[in-house]
Amino acid sequence: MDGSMGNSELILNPDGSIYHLNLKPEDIASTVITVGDPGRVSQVSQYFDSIELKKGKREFITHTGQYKGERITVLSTGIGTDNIDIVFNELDALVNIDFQSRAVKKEKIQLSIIRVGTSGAIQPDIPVDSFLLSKSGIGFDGLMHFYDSGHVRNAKLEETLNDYLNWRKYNIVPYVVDCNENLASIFDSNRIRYGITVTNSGFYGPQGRTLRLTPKLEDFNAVLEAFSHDDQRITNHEMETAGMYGLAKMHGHRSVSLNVILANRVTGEFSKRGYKAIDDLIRFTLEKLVS
Ligand SMILES: O=P(O)(O)O[C@H]1O[C@H](CO)[C@@H](O)[C@H]1O
Ligand SMILES: O=c1cc[nH]c(=O)[nH]1
Repeated sequence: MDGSMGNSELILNPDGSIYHLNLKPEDIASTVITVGDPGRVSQVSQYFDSIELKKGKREFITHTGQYKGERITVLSTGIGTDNIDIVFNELDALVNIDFQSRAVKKEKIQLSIIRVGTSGAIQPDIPVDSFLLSKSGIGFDGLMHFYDSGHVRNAKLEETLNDYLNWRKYNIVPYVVDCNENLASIFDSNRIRYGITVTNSGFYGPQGRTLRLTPKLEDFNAVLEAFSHDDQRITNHEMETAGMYGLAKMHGHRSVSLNVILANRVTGEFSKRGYKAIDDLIRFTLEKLVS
């Protein structure tokens, strides 16, 4: 065995780019901002001083450029940890697999990956339009169970939470992964709130929303709201963070998730100035990356 990966394992397009992201190794910076919404990519890159690359395929739109002397890539992931699995594996392949020999490189490159996303709060005192940094991500989605991931997970918080929820009987076994503290420290500011974020496998039932279907788990948000561990509480719902933290840590990359709170699920409020609030978080993030 020479360690080279087969054509159905490491899938390259005819032009040599990676399968879903449609990118070549030289196309990405070591600082990557991820956003869920493909439309948010140009909302970020409009602030770049110059843009060297615009590429895309499906929901994965990428712009790379310069912001105040720093080369930055902004990339849309679409919604959900199924997409995060694709994006993080392919980003890592772009820097740590040699596409010619199809073997893992000896010298590894570490990426810094920052999510700029939107989210719903489950604590009444977290107002809409505020910024929240996820100290930990709780995955209700199952992605980490497909990887040998025990070494990157927060076993204590995971065990306390699973005992508290007692949802194993529904085959829901949440996993927990923490952010990269070094990367998180860049964003220290009195504008930032901190919390534990739940990453869900859907927007409606899996976040306790009822339109026409009745959720199976009673008092879903109230149960999560009441949980605490080491003076930390569960603060918000979204759909990517826990998967990002797990895949980043397993690959040796740094990752942190920043979110604007658009909904408050306790007060029933939804932001009336969502675009502006996201824009504020984008500008805050870019400034912190260069300061
Ligand atoms: O605004 P983005 O970054 O997509 O994030 C949130 O919005 C989507 C749901 O509306 C999910 O992806 C959730 O995580
Ligand atoms: O409530 C919300 C708001 C944004 N994104 C989510 O996943 N949930």
